[in-house]
Amino acid sequence: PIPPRLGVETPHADELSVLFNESLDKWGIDIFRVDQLSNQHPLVTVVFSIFEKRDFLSKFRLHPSTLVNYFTGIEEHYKKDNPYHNAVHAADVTQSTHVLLNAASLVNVFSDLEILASIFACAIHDVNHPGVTNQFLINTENELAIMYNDMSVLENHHCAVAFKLLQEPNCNILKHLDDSQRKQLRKMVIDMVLATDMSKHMSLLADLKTMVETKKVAGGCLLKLDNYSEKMQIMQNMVHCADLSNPAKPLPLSTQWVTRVMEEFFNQGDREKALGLPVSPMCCRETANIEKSQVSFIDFIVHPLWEAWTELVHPDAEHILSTLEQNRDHYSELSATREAEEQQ
Ligand SMILES: O[C@@H](CN1CCOCC1)Cn1nccc1-c1ccc(OC(F)F)c(OC2CCCC2)c1
Ligand SMILES: [Zn+2]
Repeated sequence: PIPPRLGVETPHADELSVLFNESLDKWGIDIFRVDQLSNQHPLVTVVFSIFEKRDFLSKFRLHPSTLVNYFTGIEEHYKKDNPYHNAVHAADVTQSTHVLLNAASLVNVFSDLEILASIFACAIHDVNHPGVTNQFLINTENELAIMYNDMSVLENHHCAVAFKLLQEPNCNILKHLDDSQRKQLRKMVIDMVLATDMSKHMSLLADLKTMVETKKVAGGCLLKLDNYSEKMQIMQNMVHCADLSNPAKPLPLSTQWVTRVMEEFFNQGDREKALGLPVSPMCCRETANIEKSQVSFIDFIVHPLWEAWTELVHPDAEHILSTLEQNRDHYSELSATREAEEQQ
Protein backbone atom coordinates (compact mmCIF):
# COMPACT_ATOMS: atom_id res chain seq x y z
CA PRO A 1 0.00 0.00 0.00
CA ILE A 2 1.41 3.43 -0.89
CA PRO A 3 1.47 5.72 2.18
CA PRO A 4 -0.52 8.98 2.09
CA ARG A 5 1.35 11.97 0.70
CA LEU A 6 2.00 13.62 4.07
CA GLY A 7 2.86 10.31 5.72
CA VAL A 8 -0.40 10.33 7.68
CA GLU A 9 -4.10 9.71 7.01
CA THR A 10 -6.03 12.85 7.92
CA PRO A 11 -9.27 14.56 6.86
CA HIS A 12 -7.32 17.87 6.93
CA ALA A 13 -4.69 16.83 4.37
CA ASP A 14 -5.25 19.89 2.17
CA GLU A 15 -4.99 22.38 5.04
CA LEU A 16 -1.89 20.59 6.34
CA SER A 17 -0.12 20.65 2.98
CA VAL A 18 -0.92 24.38 2.63
CA LEU A 19 0.56 24.95 6.12
CA PHE A 20 3.70 22.98 5.19
CA ASN A 21 4.06 24.73 1.81
CA GLU A 22 3.96 28.07 3.62
CA SER A 23 5.85 27.33 6.82
CA LEU A 24 7.76 24.03 6.97
CA ASP A 25 11.00 26.01 6.43
CA LYS A 26 9.97 28.84 8.77
CA TRP A 27 10.88 29.57 12.39
CA GLY A 28 7.59 29.73 14.32
CA ILE A 29 5.32 27.33 12.42
CA ASP A 30 2.32 26.54 14.66
CA ILE A 31 3.38 22.99 15.57
CA PHE A 32 0.25 22.61 17.75
CA ARG A 33 -1.85 23.17 14.62
CA VAL A 34 0.28 20.56 12.81
CA ASP A 35 -0.62 18.19 15.67
CA GLN A 36 -4.35 18.87 15.18
CA LEU A 37 -4.33 18.78 11.36
CA SER A 38 -2.27 15.57 11.28
CA ASN A 39 -4.74 13.64 13.42
CA GLN A 40 -2.23 13.66 16.32
CA HIS A 41 0.64 12.35 14.17
CA PRO A 42 2.84 15.50 14.22
CA LEU A 43 6.17 13.66 14.25
CA VAL A 44 5.45 11.29 11.35
CA THR A 45 4.16 14.08 9.12
CA VAL A 46 6.97 16.52 10.00
CA VAL A 47 9.72 13.92 9.43
CA PHE A 48 8.08 12.61 6.23
CA SER A 49 7.66 16.14 4.82
CA ILE A 50 11.24 17.19 5.69
CA PHE A 51 12.65 13.99 4.16
CA GLU A 52 10.60 14.61 1.00
CA LYS A 53 11.68 18.26 0.83
CA ARG A 54 15.35 17.26 1.20
CA ASP A 55 14.91 14.46 -1.34
CA PHE A 56 16.18 11.95 1.23
CA LEU A 57 13.87 9.16 0.02
CA SER A 58 15.79 8.91 -3.23
CA LYS A 59 19.21 9.99 -1.85
CA PHE A 60 19.14 7.19 0.76
CA ARG A 61 16.74 4.86 -1.01
CA LEU A 62 14.29 5.08 1.89
CA HIS A 63 11.08 3.17 1.26
CA PRO A 64 8.03 5.41 2.03
CA SER A 65 6.08 2.75 3.91
CA THR A 66 9.16 1.67 5.90
CA LEU A 67 9.68 5.34 6.80
CA VAL A 68 6.05 5.72 7.90
CA ASN A 69 6.18 2.40 9.81
CA TYR A 70 9.34 3.30 11.71
CA PHE A 71 8.42 6.89 12.67
CA THR A 72 4.87 5.80 13.57
CA GLY A 73 6.49 3.32 15.95
CA ILE A 74 8.73 6.08 17.34
CA GLU A 75 5.74 8.41 17.68
CA GLU A 76 3.77 5.72 19.55
CA HIS A 77 6.67 5.39 21.99
CA TYR A 78 6.37 9.09 22.96
CA LYS A 79 4.02 9.07 25.95
CA LYS A 80 0.85 10.91 24.90
CA ASP A 81 -0.02 11.88 28.48
CA ASN A 82 3.25 13.72 29.06
CA PRO A 83 2.22 17.39 29.00
CA TYR A 84 5.62 18.40 27.56
CA HIS A 85 7.85 15.46 26.57
CA ASN A 86 5.51 14.06 23.91
CA ALA A 87 5.57 13.69 20.12
CA VAL A 88 4.68 17.38 19.59
CA HIS A 89 7.94 18.37 21.32
CA ALA A 90 9.85 15.90 19.12
CA ALA A 91 8.19 17.33 15.99
CA ASP A 92 8.96 20.85 17.22
CA VAL A 93 12.67 20.16 17.79
CA THR A 94 12.91 18.32 14.45
CA GLN A 95 11.31 21.14 12.45
CA SER A 96 13.35 23.77 14.35
CA THR A 97 16.59 21.98 13.46
CA HIS A 98 15.43 21.71 9.84
CA VAL A 99 15.17 25.53 9.83
CA LEU A 100 18.55 26.03 11.56
CA LEU A 101 20.20 23.77 8.95
CA ASN A 102 19.01 26.17 6.23
CA ALA A 103 21.12 29.05 7.58
CA ALA A 104 23.12 30.58 4.72
CA SER A 105 26.41 30.24 6.65
CA LEU A 106 25.80 26.48 7.10
CA VAL A 107 25.24 25.78 3.41
CA ASN A 108 27.76 23.16 2.20
CA VAL A 109 29.05 22.64 5.74
CA PHE A 110 27.20 19.33 6.33
CA SER A 111 26.99 16.23 4.13
CA ASP A 112 23.60 14.68 3.37
CA LEU A 113 24.41 11.89 5.85
CA GLU A 114 25.16 14.46 8.59
CA ILE A 115 21.86 16.21 7.86
CA LEU A 116 19.97 12.90 7.87
CA ALA A 117 21.62 12.05 11.21
CA SER A 118 20.66 15.46 12.69
CA ILE A 119 17.00 15.19 11.66
CA PHE A 120 16.84 11.56 12.82
CA ALA A 121 18.46 12.49 16.17
CA CYS A 122 15.85 15.22 16.79
CA ALA A 123 12.95 12.94 15.92
CA ILE A 124 14.05 10.30 18.45
CA HIS A 125 15.84 12.52 21.02
CA ASP A 126 13.22 12.15 23.82
CA VAL A 127 11.46 8.94 22.74
CA ASN A 128 9.74 7.06 25.58
CA HIS A 129 10.48 9.94 28.00
CA PRO A 130 8.84 9.03 31.37
CA GLY A 131 7.95 12.67 32.18
CA VAL A 132 10.42 12.97 35.06
CA THR A 133 14.04 14.16 35.27
CA ASN A 134 17.25 12.12 35.46
CA GLN A 135 17.58 13.19 39.09
CA PHE A 136 14.13 11.78 39.92
CA LEU A 137 15.01 8.43 38.28
CA ILE A 138 18.29 8.34 40.23
CA ASN A 139 16.67 9.36 43.56
CA THR A 140 13.98 6.69 43.20
CA GLU A 141 16.49 4.04 42.04
CA ASN A 142 14.34 3.56 38.93
CA GLU A 143 15.27 0.53 36.80
CA LEU A 144 16.48 2.94 34.08
CA ALA A 145 18.96 4.52 36.50
CA ILE A 146 20.15 1.06 37.49
CA MET A 147 20.44 0.09 33.80
CA TYR A 148 22.55 3.17 32.94
CA ASN A 149 24.43 3.57 36.25
CA ASP A 150 22.99 7.08 36.83
CA MET A 151 24.81 8.42 33.73
CA SER A 152 22.66 10.36 31.22
CA VAL A 153 19.91 7.88 32.06
CA LEU A 154 17.11 9.39 29.93
CA GLU A 155 19.36 10.16 26.97
CA ASN A 156 20.82 6.62 26.88
CA HIS A 157 17.28 5.23 27.07
CA HIS A 158 16.03 7.40 24.17
CA CYS A 159 18.88 6.15 21.94
CA ALA A 160 18.43 2.49 22.88
CA VAL A 161 14.66 2.54 22.27
CA ALA A 162 15.12 4.22 18.87
CA PHE A 163 17.75 1.78 17.62
CA LYS A 164 15.93 -1.26 18.97
CA LEU A 165 12.83 -0.17 17.02
CA LEU A 166 14.90 -0.18 13.81
CA GLN A 167 15.08 -3.97 14.15
CA GLU A 168 11.30 -4.41 14.14
CA PRO A 169 9.85 -5.85 10.91
CA ASN A 170 9.38 -3.29 8.07
CA CYS A 171 11.07 -0.63 10.22
CA ASN A 172 14.67 -0.76 9.03
CA ILE A 173 14.79 2.56 7.18
CA LEU A 174 18.61 2.33 7.02
CA LYS A 175 18.47 -0.96 5.11
CA HIS A 176 19.91 0.50 1.90
CA LEU A 177 22.72 2.51 3.51
CA ASP A 178 26.09 0.79 3.23
CA ASP A 179 27.69 -0.51 6.43
CA SER A 180 30.04 2.43 6.85
CA GLN A 181 27.21 4.98 6.39
CA ARG A 182 25.05 3.10 8.91
CA LYS A 183 27.88 2.94 11.46
CA GLN A 184 28.64 6.67 10.99
CA LEU A 185 24.98 7.61 11.31
CA ARG A 186 24.58 5.54 14.48
CA LYS A 187 27.63 7.19 16.08
CA MET A 188 26.51 10.71 15.09
CA VAL A 189 22.95 10.16 16.40
CA ILE A 190 24.25 8.80 19.75
CA ASP A 191 26.69 11.75 20.06
CA MET A 192 23.88 14.27 19.43
CA VAL A 193 21.23 12.68 21.65
CA LEU A 194 23.64 12.20 24.59
CA ALA A 195 24.55 15.90 24.23
CA THR A 196 20.93 16.91 24.98
CA ASP A 197 21.58 15.96 28.65
CA MET A 198 21.37 19.33 30.43
CA SER A 199 24.34 18.35 32.60
CA LYS A 200 26.47 18.72 29.43
CA HIS A 201 25.17 22.25 28.72
CA MET A 202 28.00 24.28 30.25
CA SER A 203 30.83 22.34 28.56
CA LEU A 204 28.98 22.32 25.20
CA LEU A 205 28.50 26.09 25.39
CA ALA A 206 32.12 26.71 26.45
CA ASP A 207 33.37 24.77 23.40
CA LEU A 208 30.94 26.64 21.12
CA LYS A 209 32.24 29.98 22.41
CA THR A 210 35.82 28.87 21.79
CA MET A 211 34.90 27.87 18.23
CA VAL A 212 33.22 31.24 17.66
CA GLU A 213 36.35 33.03 18.89
CA THR A 214 38.63 30.99 16.59
CA LYS A 215 36.17 31.44 13.73
CA LYS A 216 36.45 35.22 14.21
CA VAL A 217 40.22 34.91 14.02
CA ALA A 218 40.07 32.71 10.91
CA GLY A 219 38.32 35.41 8.88
CA GLY A 220 34.74 34.50 9.80
CA CYS A 221 34.09 31.45 7.64
CA LEU A 222 32.95 28.01 8.83
CA LEU A 223 34.07 26.06 5.81
CA LYS A 224 37.36 24.93 7.34
CA LEU A 225 35.50 22.27 9.40
CA ASP A 226 37.60 19.29 8.45
CA ASN A 227 37.51 17.06 11.53
CA TYR A 228 34.64 15.04 12.97
CA SER A 229 34.78 16.56 16.46
CA GLU A 230 34.37 20.17 15.26
CA LYS A 231 31.48 19.22 12.96
CA MET A 232 29.86 17.14 15.71
CA GLN A 233 30.25 20.06 18.15
CA ILE A 234 28.18 22.25 15.83
CA MET A 235 25.59 19.52 15.26
CA GLN A 236 25.31 18.89 19.04
CA ASN A 237 24.86 22.60 19.74
CA MET A 238 22.35 22.92 16.90
CA VAL A 239 20.14 20.14 18.31
CA HIS A 240 20.63 21.51 21.85
CA CYS A 241 19.57 24.99 20.61
CA ALA A 242 16.45 23.48 19.02
CA ASP A 243 15.72 21.57 22.25
CA LEU A 244 15.94 24.88 24.18
CA SER A 245 14.16 26.97 21.55
CA ASN A 246 10.75 27.35 23.25
CA PRO A 247 11.58 30.79 24.73
CA ALA A 248 12.87 31.92 21.30
CA LYS A 249 9.63 31.18 19.45
CA PRO A 250 6.75 33.64 18.88
CA LEU A 251 5.15 34.34 22.27
CA PRO A 252 1.83 32.46 21.67
CA LEU A 253 3.87 29.28 21.10
CA SER A 254 6.35 29.93 23.91
CA THR A 255 3.62 30.42 26.53
CA GLN A 256 1.98 27.11 25.55
CA TRP A 257 5.32 25.33 26.08
CA VAL A 258 5.75 27.02 29.49
CA THR A 259 2.30 25.82 30.59
CA ARG A 260 3.10 22.28 29.44
CA VAL A 261 6.56 22.05 30.99
CA MET A 262 5.34 23.47 34.32
CA GLU A 263 2.50 20.93 34.40
CA GLU A 264 5.03 18.14 33.86
CA PHE A 265 7.35 19.56 36.53
CA PHE A 266 4.44 19.99 38.99
CA ASN A 267 3.37 16.38 38.38
CA GLN A 268 6.91 15.35 39.33
CA GLY A 269 6.75 17.59 42.42
CA ASP A 270 3.47 15.92 43.44
CA ARG A 271 5.12 12.50 43.11
CA GLU A 272 8.17 13.62 45.12
CA LYS A 273 5.90 14.95 47.86
CA ALA A 274 3.93 11.68 47.92
CA LEU A 275 7.19 9.73 48.17
CA GLY A 276 8.50 11.96 50.99
CA LEU A 277 11.37 13.09 48.73
CA PRO A 278 12.61 16.71 48.66
CA VAL A 279 10.64 18.54 45.92
CA SER A 280 12.92 19.48 42.97
CA PRO A 281 13.43 23.16 42.06
CA MET A 282 10.50 24.67 40.10
CA CYS A 283 8.41 21.53 40.74
CA CYS A 284 6.28 22.79 43.65
CA ARG A 285 2.95 24.03 42.32
CA GLU A 286 2.31 25.99 45.55
CA THR A 287 5.52 28.05 45.57
CA ALA A 288 6.83 28.16 41.97
CA ASN A 289 7.12 31.61 40.42
CA ILE A 290 6.63 30.71 36.77
CA GLU A 291 7.56 34.03 35.14
CA LYS A 292 10.56 34.56 37.41
CA SER A 293 11.85 31.05 36.61
CA GLN A 294 11.53 31.73 32.89
CA VAL A 295 13.51 34.97 33.23
CA SER A 296 16.40 33.22 35.01
CA PHE A 297 16.20 30.19 32.65
CA ILE A 298 16.57 32.61 29.73
CA ASP A 299 19.24 34.79 31.39
CA PHE A 300 21.47 31.95 32.63
CA ILE A 301 20.92 29.16 30.08
CA VAL A 302 18.92 29.94 26.94
CA HIS A 303 20.22 33.42 26.02
CA PRO A 304 23.94 32.65 26.44
CA LEU A 305 23.47 29.60 24.21
CA TRP A 306 21.51 31.43 21.49
CA GLU A 307 23.90 34.39 21.66
CA ALA A 308 26.81 32.05 20.85
CA TRP A 309 24.81 30.26 18.11
CA THR A 310 23.78 33.61 16.58
CA GLU A 311 27.42 34.66 16.45
CA LEU A 312 28.43 31.37 14.86
CA VAL A 313 25.88 31.64 12.04
CA HIS A 314 25.84 35.46 11.87
CA PRO A 315 23.57 37.07 10.60
CA ASP A 316 21.10 34.24 10.00
CA ALA A 317 19.73 33.83 13.55
CA GLU A 318 19.39 37.53 14.50
CA HIS A 319 15.57 37.39 14.39
CA ILE A 320 15.55 34.36 16.70
CA LEU A 321 17.75 36.11 19.28
CA SER A 322 15.61 39.25 19.18
CA THR A 323 12.41 37.19 19.66
CA LEU A 324 14.08 35.58 22.68
CA GLU A 325 14.98 39.01 24.10
CA GLN A 326 11.45 40.34 23.55
CA ASN A 327 9.96 37.27 25.24
CA ARG A 328 12.38 37.64 28.16
CA ASP A 329 11.21 41.22 28.70
CA HIS A 330 7.59 40.06 28.51
CA TYR A 331 8.11 37.49 31.30
CA SER A 332 10.10 40.02 33.31
CA GLU A 333 7.28 42.59 33.14
CA LEU A 334 4.72 39.88 34.02
CA SER A 335 6.76 38.82 37.03
CA ALA A 336 7.10 42.44 38.20
CA THR A 337 3.33 43.02 37.97
CA ARG A 338 2.64 39.73 39.75
CA GLU A 339 5.08 40.73 42.49
CA ALA A 340 3.39 44.14 42.82
CA GLU A 341 -0.07 42.48 43.02
CA GLU A 342 1.15 40.12 45.72
CA GLN A 343 2.43 43.11 47.73
CA GLN A 344 -1.05 44.61 47.92
O1 LIG B 1 14.77 22.09 32.91
C1 LIG B 1 15.58 22.91 32.11
C2 LIG B 1 16.97 22.81 32.65
N1 LIG B 1 16.99 23.17 34.06
C3 LIG B 1 18.39 22.96 34.50
C4 LIG B 1 18.51 23.36 35.95
O2 LIG B 1 18.13 24.73 36.11
C5 LIG B 1 16.78 24.99 35.69
C6 LIG B 1 16.55 24.58 34.26
C7 LIG B 1 15.60 22.47 30.65
N2 LIG B 1 14.63 21.45 30.38
N3 LIG B 1 14.92 20.16 30.46
C8 LIG B 1 13.84 19.49 30.08
C9 LIG B 1 12.83 20.38 29.76
C10 LIG B 1 13.35 21.62 29.99
C11 LIG B 1 12.61 22.87 29.84
C12 LIG B 1 12.09 23.25 28.62
C13 LIG B 1 11.38 24.44 28.47
C14 LIG B 1 11.19 25.27 29.58
O3 LIG B 1 10.52 26.46 29.58
C15 LIG B 1 9.87 26.95 28.43
F1 LIG B 1 10.77 27.24 27.51
F2 LIG B 1 8.94 26.10 27.99
C16 LIG B 1 11.73 24.89 30.80
O4 LIG B 1 11.50 25.77 31.83
C17 LIG B 1 11.92 25.32 33.11
C18 LIG B 1 10.88 25.65 34.11
C19 LIG B 1 11.20 27.06 34.56
C20 LIG B 1 12.64 27.31 34.20
C21 LIG B 1 13.16 26.06 33.50
C22 LIG B 1 12.44 23.70 30.95
ZN1 LIG C 1 13.81 17.53 24.31
